Amino acid sequence: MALEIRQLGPESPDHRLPVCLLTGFLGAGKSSLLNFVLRHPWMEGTAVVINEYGAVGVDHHLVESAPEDTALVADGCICCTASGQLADALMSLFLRAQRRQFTLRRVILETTGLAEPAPILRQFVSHHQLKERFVIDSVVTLVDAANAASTLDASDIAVLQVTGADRLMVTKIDLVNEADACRLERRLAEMNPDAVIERVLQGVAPPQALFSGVHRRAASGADLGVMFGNVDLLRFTPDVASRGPLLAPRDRTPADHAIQTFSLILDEPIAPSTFFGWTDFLRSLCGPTLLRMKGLVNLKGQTLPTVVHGVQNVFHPTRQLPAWPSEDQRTRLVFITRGWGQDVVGSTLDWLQARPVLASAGDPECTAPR
Ligand SMILES: Nc1nc2c(ncn2[C@@H]2O[C@H](COP(=O)(O)OP(=O)(O)OP(=O)(O)O)[C@@H](O)[C@H]2O)c(=O)[nH]1
Repeated sequence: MALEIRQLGPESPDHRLPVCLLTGFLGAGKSSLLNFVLRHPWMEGTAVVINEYGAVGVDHHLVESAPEDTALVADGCICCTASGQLADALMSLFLRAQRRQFTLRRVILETTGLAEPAPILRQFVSHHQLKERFVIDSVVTLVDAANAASTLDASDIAVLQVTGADRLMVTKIDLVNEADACRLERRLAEMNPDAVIERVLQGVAPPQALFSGVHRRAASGADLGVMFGNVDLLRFTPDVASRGPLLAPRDRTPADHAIQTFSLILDEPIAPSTFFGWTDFLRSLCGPTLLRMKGLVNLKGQTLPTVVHGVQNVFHPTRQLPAWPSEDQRTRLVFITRGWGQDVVGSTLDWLQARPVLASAGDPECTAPR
């Protein structure tokens, strides 16, 4: 059987596979970190489970170096609506490894940015098949230095992600000054004095940092009780009504108070000037309530997909993928917003598309990825 056995002590061989729960609020840098660590030889035998919302999800396309043994749980959040799918995904990985289809040494479980750790941890101690075969080794939470102050003030989930972590990785330090970085680290240390706190730039971290090598104290102990006490902070509401084929409503949508998630699909390529004008407009209109926008864009005049990432007030530089990940070459954008929804997205885009195009798609100023 191609499963690695963990030796905890001379009398207690532990056959369970270690799991790193990789979490962090929307856009904190989880996929960037995964992309980096998965290239390391030490990660051989590491399976990845990626959780994302809805059928139009794009995360799995953005983790470029994901191993073949990547499972996608794409129809809800594994801390709530898709919890059954997590067990299915892990058991399927386990059984494939048992059939010697690949070597399985450990698992990284990348959550959605709105996942709360405790309900996921609980599945590892309550699901009888999971608890026999897998054990949480560490909870690693990424904290986006550029947005953390507002995020921690506004979101209970972000707070729970910090307080539930064994290791806090502060990302995007390059976007803040040293005084703000230190202030954030002090705040994190007050919130979670037991956690290791470190800085990570552009996802560059040693892969070993994700696995402690010892089973998580909280996974079997009373600490979970404290964390489970917060589960009721989450509330789930149905998505708002669809405004037609332009916007694909999600079947089941987690909500942190007024949080909404939805996808935008554009069948036709969009002029760069229209697209970037529109994202600038949305950013100035919605600011930090545009919690997350990400996806693949088919820009007029370009053959390759452009990857866009917006996180609250910060729009990161775009980049191109070396190829379209599938035959579907439509623009697919995932939005997570607070206090407004797809009507704003639809009406602002309609308005911009109705305006005369100011510069042609062939204009290098317009077509160059930003
Ligand atoms: N400047 C800067 N940008 C970063 C850093 N780490 C990640 N990013 C950028 O932040 C954006 C979001 O990063 P992702 O890795 O997709 O974040 P994520 O946590 O996986 O996002 P969700 O899964 O949507 O919650 C991307 O444009 C990254 O290139 C960093 O250390 N510095």
